[in-house]
Amino acid sequence: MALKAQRIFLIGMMGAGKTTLGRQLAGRLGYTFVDLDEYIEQREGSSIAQLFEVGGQEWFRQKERQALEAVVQDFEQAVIATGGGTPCCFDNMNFINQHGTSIFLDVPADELTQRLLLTDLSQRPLLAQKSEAGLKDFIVKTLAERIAYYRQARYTLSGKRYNIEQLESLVKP
Ligand SMILES: Nc1ncnc2c1ncn2[C@@H]1O[C@H](COP(=O)(O)OP(=O)(O)O)[C@@H](O)[C@H]1O
Ligand SMILES: O=C(O)C1=C[C@@H](OP(=O)(O)O)[C@@H](O)[C@H](O)C1
Ligand SMILES: [Mg+2]
Repeated sequence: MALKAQRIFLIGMMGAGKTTLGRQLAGRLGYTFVDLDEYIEQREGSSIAQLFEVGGQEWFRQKERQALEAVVQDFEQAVIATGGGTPCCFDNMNFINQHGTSIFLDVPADELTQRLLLTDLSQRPLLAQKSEAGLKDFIVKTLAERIAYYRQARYTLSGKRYNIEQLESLVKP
């Protein structure tokens, strides 16, 4: 059954397609698109890589939580692409579920690895300078640590090749 969706939060691992599909979904629904990483970069005037370098991951997670709260204040009807670690810090997953409809983009580790290898890894500080084998190990290990959070999403879309129509059908008002 279709839902009356207001805020739609996309969650899942790095490389799952939250930013890419989130932008497309927002366009189709006529909603605002917010990428949480870009929102943080604008608020802080620094790239994600610089924020990690200057303050470390813990400090970044505080900035990320503040940005999540600000996005909820600022946008009532939006598709929000979170960062891969967002649901796993503080009570962010509860916060997300209290303020919108969450969708877990559940992509297998081997596919995530292949996609990420085609990108500039330095833009994602947790992946910077990893070899192909190191990247795969990190993705497998991190997914195992995070899956309990991701599974708290209201909906899950699993696979390598799901398309935007399948995503839209979950939330089309
Ligand atoms: N459905 C998809 N199929 C194949 N490649 C994809 C898909 N979605 C995203 N990608 C690619 O994977 C990479 C990571 O996508 P991105 O949207 O930045 O993921 P996330 O925001 O979840 O980290 C990009 O290079 C993007 O082009
Ligand atoms: O998984 C993570 O901890 C992170 C994911 C990134 O976002 P994407 O999931 O959009 O790559 C970004 O927030 C940061 O590099 C940390
Ligand atoms: Mg992203």
